[in-house]
Amino acid sequence: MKEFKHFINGQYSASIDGKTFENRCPVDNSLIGRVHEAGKTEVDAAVRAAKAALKGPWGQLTQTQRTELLNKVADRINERFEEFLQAECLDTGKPRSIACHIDIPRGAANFKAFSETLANHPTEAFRMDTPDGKGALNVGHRTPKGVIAVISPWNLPLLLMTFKVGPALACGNTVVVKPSEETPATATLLGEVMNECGVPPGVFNVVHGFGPNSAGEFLTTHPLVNAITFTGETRTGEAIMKAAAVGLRNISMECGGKNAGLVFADCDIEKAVEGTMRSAFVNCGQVCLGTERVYVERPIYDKFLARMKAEVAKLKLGRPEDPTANFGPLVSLEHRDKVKYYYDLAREEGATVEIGGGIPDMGEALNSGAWIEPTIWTGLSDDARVIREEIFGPCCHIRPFDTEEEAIELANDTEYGLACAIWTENSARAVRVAEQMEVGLAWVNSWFLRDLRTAFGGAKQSGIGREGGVHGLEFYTETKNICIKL
Ligand SMILES: NC(=O)c1ccc[n+]([C@@H]2O[C@H](COP(=O)([O-])OP(=O)(O)OC[C@H]3O[C@@H](n4cnc5c(N)ncnc54)[C@H](O)[C@@H]3O)[C@@H](O)[C@H]2O)c1
Ligand SMILES: O=C/C=C/C=C(\O)C(=O)O
Repeated sequence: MKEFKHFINGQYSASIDGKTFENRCPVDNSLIGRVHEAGKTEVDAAVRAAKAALKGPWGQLTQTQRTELLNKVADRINERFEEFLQAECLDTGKPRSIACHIDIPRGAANFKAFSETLANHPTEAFRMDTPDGKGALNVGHRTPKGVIAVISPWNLPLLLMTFKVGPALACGNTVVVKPSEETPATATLLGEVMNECGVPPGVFNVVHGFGPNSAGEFLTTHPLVNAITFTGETRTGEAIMKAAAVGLRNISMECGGKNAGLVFADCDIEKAVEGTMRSAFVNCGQVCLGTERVYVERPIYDKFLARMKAEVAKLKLGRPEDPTANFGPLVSLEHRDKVKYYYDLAREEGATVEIGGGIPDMGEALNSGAWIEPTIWTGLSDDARVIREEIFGPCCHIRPFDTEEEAIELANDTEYGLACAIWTENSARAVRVAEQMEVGLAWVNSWFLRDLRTAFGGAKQSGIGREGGVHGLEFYTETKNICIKL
């Protein structure tokens, strides 16, 4: 049985009180291993190691040397691709075919992209006049922020964690990562890679545990943490913001969504069906950017719904290693309870269940796993809880609309504002609609198409701040203005 330890100051260590919790595979609920739960002592040791490392060899590296090290980390992830892939699939149950295209390659790429951005992005310089006529020169100078706490979720564990660790380290910070309690494996494995590549001890640390009264809370309330970057539920984000208020620490938050798809009658319907299928069902619907509300212009509504149902019927549920499977279980039985609650609620709220709506019979070997059917509803009212609350499962509601204005109003009628997908062949309409969407990310005729140089984040209750490209630099560095009198 595996044992997942903390990674502190370049070494794997157990919790001193011996406290552990179970890690189970959602495919069949089998026990993968035991995870050490960090108390205040372990979290304190990790944060102090990170603090000390800022002043050690890491702090002396030039930006070019840091970039070389991080490139090595990316290469080493790719060399150990199969191990990362297996670890991710065991923890999450997701199909290998998905993890090997999305999770692991992006886990590696996140260590390359941001060093390049940093190297190529200028800081500002302003020449100013002074009364003596000689002037002064103002030069922006970036320094690392210090110790960054990284709190990450379970849906794309390596991808989302490294999307923060990559830029944080590129900017010269040190990190303490608290991965989700559901998915400890790839963060733990990354410690080995850091050591193999010669990243100095204390630069990358991992502590395991839960949120409240556990590693997450101990880390975010630790006074030596200089900034906190978080991806997860909006309500958790609120708790972390309160923790960050003490000592006025900076935060970056990527939170929940209730994203809309807008399908116009002038779209390429096959593209729209393919994209909406992916956006609602890939990763068993556990993608923050995923579409849970689909609005379709009335002339193509019946056809679109029929095509979606036909495609859902073709989804193949199966084990991660089954090459024909494109649909895995949810991450845990606990999360399945939550999604199933919404499936039942949808019926109570008057939905027509077009397809799915229950727990599939997967056979004796898999029935104890966290399986759920991909589901499409119609007929819910706009104020139904199923329409307003984030479910984070493989489901969507499809509703007709008549005018562009109505579609925009319906799509924006939510407290969230992460992403949307607009399907139309009319580029003027695409831009017009995208500009009116209250979101951080608007895709046109695509979904989850990512250029790491671009801003990533949410509007409204979907987040605070932007990461990605130069936007990450704002969060991960302090810009000092050096004013030189000439
Ligand atoms: N906007 C984005 O980029 C994005 C990306 C992926 C997931 N998400 C969101 O994440 C959610 C699913 O992930 P989840 O269930 O792991 O989220 P979650 O908020 O339950 O947990 C996220 C992390 O926060 C930790 N945590 C929980 N309570 C804490 C506390 N009080 N203090 C410190 N840490 C705490 C957890 O242990 C975990 O590591 C969904 O809402 C989804 O939309 C958002
Ligand atoms: O589940 C959410 C997916 C987020 C994706 C990213 O953060 C990314 O692509 O950088």
